[in-house]
Amino acid sequence: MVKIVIDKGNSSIKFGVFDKYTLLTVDYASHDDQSSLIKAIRQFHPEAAIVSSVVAHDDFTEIQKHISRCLVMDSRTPLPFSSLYKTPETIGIDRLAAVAGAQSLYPDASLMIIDAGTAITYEILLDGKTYIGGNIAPGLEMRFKALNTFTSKLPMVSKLENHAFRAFLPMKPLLQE
Ligand SMILES: Nc1ncnc2c1ncn2[C@@H]1O[C@H](COP(=O)(O)OP(=O)(O)O)[C@@H](O)[C@H]1O
Ligand SMILES: CC(C)(COP(=O)(O)O)[C@@H](O)C(=O)NCCC(=O)O
Repeated sequence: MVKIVIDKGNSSIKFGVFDKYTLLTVDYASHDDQSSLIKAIRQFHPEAAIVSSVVAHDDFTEIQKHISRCLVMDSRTPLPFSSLYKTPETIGIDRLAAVAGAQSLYPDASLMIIDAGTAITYEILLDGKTYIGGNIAPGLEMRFKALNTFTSKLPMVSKLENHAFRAFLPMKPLLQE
């Protein structure tokens, strides 16, 4: 079955189309112009979509118009690990999606998952079983702007002409008996 996985972040929309576990295409769209997303849906005809969004009051009707089986992740979506996060209703669902993705790659490992987007988030998963929370830090562009704004001498550096990057890093167990 062909599926599309959509990540609506604060800066942009990223998506991947999968046939089972094979990635057929990956691309991104802006929030104002979602034509590349619609084009991919028309090209690959995914039967189902899963969407993670951190955009407040987001609207999924355009996606749902094309794909009737559309799961929008929220704090009630079942995940294959438990969470010790104290306020599950306020966590950015992209953070849990990143943990789920990393856990499927390294099922029993203790992991730190780093997602460098508008913000840089660090998540800790123990033994593939327990998400204990993480940390939110400013993203690269925010750091550039902050260093320029709050210092006298540092210039505003422009970002490299490249796209967003993501990293899932396996680590040795963080807590030893
Ligand atoms: N080449 C780059 N140089 C510096 N920063 C970058 C670069 N590419 C992406 N970024 C950072 O990534 C952010 C956009 O990544 P993206 O994955 O679209 O974020 P989000 O998931 O929040 O929508 C930018 O705000 C910027 O901080
Ligand atoms: C931390 C985030 C801003 C990251 O968003 P992104 O950089 O991926 O656009 C997002 O996950 C969010 O809005 N979180 C809500 C607060 C929380 O996770 O505790």
